[in-house]
Amino acid sequence: MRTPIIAGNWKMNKTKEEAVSFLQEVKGKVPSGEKVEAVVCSPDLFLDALVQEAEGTEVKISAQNMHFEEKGAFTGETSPKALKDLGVEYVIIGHSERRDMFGETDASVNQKVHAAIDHGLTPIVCVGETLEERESNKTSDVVTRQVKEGLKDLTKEQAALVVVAYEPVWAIGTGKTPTAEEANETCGVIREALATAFSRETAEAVRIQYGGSVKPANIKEMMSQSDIDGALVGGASLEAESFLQLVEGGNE
Ligand SMILES: O=C[C@H](O)COP(=O)(O)O
Repeated sequence: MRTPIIAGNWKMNKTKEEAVSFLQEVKGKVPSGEKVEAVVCSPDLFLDALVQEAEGTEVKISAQNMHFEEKGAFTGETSPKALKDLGVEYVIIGHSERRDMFGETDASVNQKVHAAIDHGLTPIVCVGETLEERESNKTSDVVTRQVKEGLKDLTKEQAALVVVAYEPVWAIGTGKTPTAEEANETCGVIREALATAFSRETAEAVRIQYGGSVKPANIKEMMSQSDIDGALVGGASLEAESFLQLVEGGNE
């Protein structure tokens, strides 16, 4: 049984005051128990305040990126050790915006995934095809390669801890989505890639999220699919009310 995971990725939005007041608004309203995990992925600047605000509640806090080294001369970067020390539990790795604009590759994703696991952080590893790749029928090849390379050299037990987010690049922030069946089919391809690279047992343990224009209006349909275990949500996670509706949708 995989616990659904709804994660709101704020990207480069909000001030500290807005971030804290969001958490104050949602924290008492997120359902307790094991039915769904609710995660807020914040800019680094607010992580400390959010971890403190979330203490003792059902809300978990995630970073949006990190460096793979524990420390050193990497100006402007954040280390996995510092994230763990703050009480952060999750970290997004290899979001398509980072692959596209900040030069992330499958190799750097792999280094970061190892570093996250080694420091006790749960990586949310993003994969997904561009429109061009989709139109030339390369979706399965692309996500299979990204999973295989991104999770390379993990043990089966380590791989089982990873969350994979399938985000078709063309669906991010565009209002366009694949049908729930199409999204599920690609999540199934990702699960097969995990089974081939690790084991069937590992593949069945890994939670796979769908991301890309998820909203309260389409979350339930996505969540009803057999291989979709949650959502990574950008725009629709910015307002507390909408985030709560998404969590509720993941809880049914
Ligand atoms: O990380 C989240 C995704 O990039 C999806 O963003 P979106 O929900 O605004 O399309």
